[in-house]
Amino acid sequence: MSTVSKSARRIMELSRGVRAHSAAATANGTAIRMGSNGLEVPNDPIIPFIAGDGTGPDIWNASVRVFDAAVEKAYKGERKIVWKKVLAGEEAFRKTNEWLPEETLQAFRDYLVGIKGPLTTPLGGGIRSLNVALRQELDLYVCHRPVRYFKGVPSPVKKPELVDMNIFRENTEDIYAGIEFMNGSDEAKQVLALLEKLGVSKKVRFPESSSFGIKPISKEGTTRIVRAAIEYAIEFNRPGVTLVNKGNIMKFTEGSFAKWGFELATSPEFRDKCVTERESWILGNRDDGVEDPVQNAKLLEPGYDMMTDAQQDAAVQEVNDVINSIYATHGNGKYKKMVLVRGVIADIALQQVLTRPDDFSVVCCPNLNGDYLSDALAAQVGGIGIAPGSNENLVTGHAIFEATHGTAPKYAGQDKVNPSSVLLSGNMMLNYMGWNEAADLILNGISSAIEAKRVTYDFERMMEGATKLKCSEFADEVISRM
Ligand SMILES: NC(=O)C1=CN([C@@H]2O[C@H](COP(=O)(O)OP(=O)(O)OC[C@H]3O[C@@H](n4cnc5c(N)ncnc54)[C@H](OP(=O)(O)O)[C@@H]3O)[C@@H](O)[C@H]2O)C=CC1
Ligand SMILES: O=C(O)CCC(=O)C(=O)O
Ligand SMILES: [Mg+2]
Repeated sequence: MSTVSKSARRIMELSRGVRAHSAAATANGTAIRMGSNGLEVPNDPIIPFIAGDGTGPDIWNASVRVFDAAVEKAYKGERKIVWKKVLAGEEAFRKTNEWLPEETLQAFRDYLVGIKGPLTTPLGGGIRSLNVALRQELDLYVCHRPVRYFKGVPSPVKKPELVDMNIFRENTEDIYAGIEFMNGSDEAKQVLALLEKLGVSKKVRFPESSSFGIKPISKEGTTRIVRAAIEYAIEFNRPGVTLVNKGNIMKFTEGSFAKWGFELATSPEFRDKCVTERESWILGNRDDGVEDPVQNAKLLEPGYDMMTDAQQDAAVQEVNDVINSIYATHGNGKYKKMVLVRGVIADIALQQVLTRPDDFSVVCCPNLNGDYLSDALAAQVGGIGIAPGSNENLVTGHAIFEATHGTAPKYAGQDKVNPSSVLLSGNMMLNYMGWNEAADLILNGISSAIEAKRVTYDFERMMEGATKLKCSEFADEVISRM
């Protein structure tokens, strides 16, 4: 048994240490638990898995061989994962007439750490997303999607090696709450009646045929994801956290996300570790010898001379507040070593992650922005075939690891697609469990196979002189190179 404290667990994504373990692996397995000192991982953890729909089974069958081989190579039989198949999606419906059986949810609740393949969500009507349901049922509020470059991976951008980002996507709120009302329904009529009562129904251009959706974003939900992002930046020495939001248009939802994020970053919890971008400008001006607050405000606001008196007063007040409250602790360049927290509006963020990727390190955003950003960023480092992720609750320890991509139905059953997204999700899972040696072996195997240009179709079609491997062959290649 090894214990992985919350903090140590994350640090171990980088550090490499051998942990003590007493009981040997057994055939039936033991549940991972959350103890008072953090996650308690036995040598024979039971890990529930969902193979998934579409290409899910191909990828899962390839990946599980790699996971087992990595654990065997790292621990020589002393540790072994006991896989527990659980059902969801099309297979579950065929066998149980339910899309997401209670037994499956209970397994993820009981065993704490799990992994899944993609599940199909019909477009327009039909069932709501099972992927989202799992996140909400287990309150897996952190969706962590690292985006990093592997040497040799084909990329549409000139300097993919500059991409090293970690997306922290809020995973339980926003339009993913699934509160929608179909046009013409009784509920839609009630929504319209409420809008009339609130005096805003005129804002609905075509009221009779409009469907409605509700976008809840809360202070608690925002604070816990921003906290996760800032803590990650601090532990892994990342330069900054960018709050990607569309607060100029959705003022009270996405705007509040940014506002609450800044409030947390400047609260006593993080005050000695963080500086906001505007604070950094004010401190920088003062470090450069600008003593006059009005002069500092003019540098802070290039349009100062065209501002109203009230706006100018507010800018000067902001300068005074920053200098008086934190110059002693953050001035004289000290702020440069702290986590820089800034807000970037979502549309320009989607351009800047391409044009100046090194300005982005930890990216924290509401649910929908995170969904868009994950796939867009993956393109820069070779595509969705190599984009892993986790869904985590940092308090209870529950976590389900899964690729960023979907079921890619046109390739289902062809043993064709790239299993790297699930392999790297497994790497994240092993790190989460503190099994870093096995996690590293997977990374080594993937890097080495890519460098040797022995890759699946998605990379082969963009690489010169590469050998195209099937999904299962790529798994063999990774195993042979671990
Ligand atoms: N977490 C989850 O379970 C998710 C589920 N979904 C669901 O999946 C279904 C299909 O979604 P769709 O929009 O087609 O998106 P997908 O991500 O499933 O596939 C889109 C394209 O991405 C590429 N791709 C996907 N997986 C791989 C892989 N492993 N290796 C290489 N390339 C890959 C393929 O590109 P190319 O054509 O260029 O070869 C594919 O056609 C939907 O029902 C959707 O709701 C979607 C996202 C996440
Ligand atoms: O649940 C789905 O079908 C899509 C989810 C998705 O795109 C994501 O989580 O990135
Ligand atoms: Mg997505």
